[in-house]
Amino acid sequence: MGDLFEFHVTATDGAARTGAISTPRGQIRTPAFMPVGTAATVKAMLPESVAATGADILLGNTYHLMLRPTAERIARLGGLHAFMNWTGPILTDSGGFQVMSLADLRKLTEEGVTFRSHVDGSKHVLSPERSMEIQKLLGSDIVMCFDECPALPATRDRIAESMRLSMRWADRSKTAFGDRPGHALFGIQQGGLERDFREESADALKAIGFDGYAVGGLAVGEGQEAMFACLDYAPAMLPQDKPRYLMGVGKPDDIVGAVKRGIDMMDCVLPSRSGRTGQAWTRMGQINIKNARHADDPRPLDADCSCPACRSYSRAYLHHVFRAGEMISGMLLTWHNLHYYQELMAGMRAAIAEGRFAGFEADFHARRADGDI
Ligand SMILES: O=c1[nH]cnc2cc3nc(NCCN4CCOCC4)[nH]c3cc12
Ligand SMILES: [Zn+2]
Repeated sequence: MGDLFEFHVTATDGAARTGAISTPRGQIRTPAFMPVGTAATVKAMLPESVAATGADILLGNTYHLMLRPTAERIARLGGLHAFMNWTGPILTDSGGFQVMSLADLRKLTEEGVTFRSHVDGSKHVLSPERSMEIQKLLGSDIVMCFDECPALPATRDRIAESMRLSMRWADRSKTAFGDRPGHALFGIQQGGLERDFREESADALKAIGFDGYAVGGLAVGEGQEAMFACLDYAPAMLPQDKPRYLMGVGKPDDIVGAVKRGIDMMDCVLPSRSGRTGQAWTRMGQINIKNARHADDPRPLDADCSCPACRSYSRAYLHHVFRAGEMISGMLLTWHNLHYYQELMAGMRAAIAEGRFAGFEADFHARRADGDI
C-alpha cells in the first residue's frame, strides 16, 4: 500500500505539469481548480452539481466555520464531509488570511491573532495550534499552515518581518499537526515580490518538510504582470515532486499563466461570486448578462458549452431572471462558470499530457474578444 497521500507528475511541458494527487477520499487531477465552499456550501450549488462540473476537491474556510456553526459542532456531527454531503477531498485554509480581512478588533502577536467575530462580536483566538485543531475537527484532507499574508505594496522590512513570522508559525503548525497518515499539511511560501525573501521562505519550508507547498502572498493587488514575474521564479524554488498551490487565483487568464509557470492547484471565489452577479466567463471572454443587449437574444451563453445553462436556456431568459432577481439566475450562472473553469483545467491537463500547452495557450488568447461579447 503506497502512501495515503501521494502526488504523481505524469507529464510536463516546459514548466507546466500534469498528474494526480491520490488521497483516501479520491484522486485530484492536476492542474486542479478548487471551487470555494466558504460556509460548508458552494453558494447556489448542490454538492452533486459541483461534482458534475468536474471538480475533484473543494475549499472550506476555517474562519467562517469556526464562527458558525463552530468546528466542534461540525465534529460532533461527523465532520465537514458528512455535514455538507461532499465525499471527495476537502482543503481547508488556516483562517489567517480571512481573519485579517474580515474580523473586527484584531490584535496580532507572536502567539497568534485575537479578534471579534464579524457575526456576533464574540471574542476568538487563532494561532498555529488552534488553527490545526480546528482543521482537524473539520476533518479536512489538506490542512494549510497558519500564516500571515502582508498587503502589498509593503516595505522590504515589513515583508521580511512578516515572512519570518509566518515561517515560525509554519514550524509551530507542523508540530501541532503531528503525524496524520492520509492527511496532508501544506506550507505557504511568503516573501512578497522579493526574490531573496521568496528563496529564504522556500528554504525554511523545505527544512521543516511539508506534503505540499503553497505560493502565498500574491493576488493581493500587485496586478497580473507583477504576479507572473514572481511566478517566473517562485514555484521552482519549491520541491518539484510535491504539489504547488497558488492561493486565491483567479481569472481564467491568470490561471493559464500560473499553470504555464508550474502551479498545480488554485482556488478562487471569482467563478461563483461573479456568477451570482450576472458575470459569465466563456471561452470567447466575459458576458454581463444584465446588459440590455441580451434581452432578446435567443442564443445560449456559449453554444459549445455542455452545462445545463447553455444546454437549455437562452441569454434572453438569463437576462430576465437576473433582472427579476430570481434565485435560478445565480444557480445557472454559477454552474456555467464552474463548468467552464473545470473545462479549462481539463483542457490544460490534456494539452500538457500531449506536449501542446503552447498551442493551447495561444488558442486560449486568440479566442478571447476584448470587452463584453
Ligand atoms: O498568502 C496567503 N496565505 C493564506 N491565504 C491566502 C489567501 C489568498 N487569497 C488571495 N487572493 C484572493 C483574491 N480574491 C480574488 C477574487 O475576489 C476576492 C479576492 N491571495 C491570498 C494569499 C494567501
Ligand atoms: Zn455553459
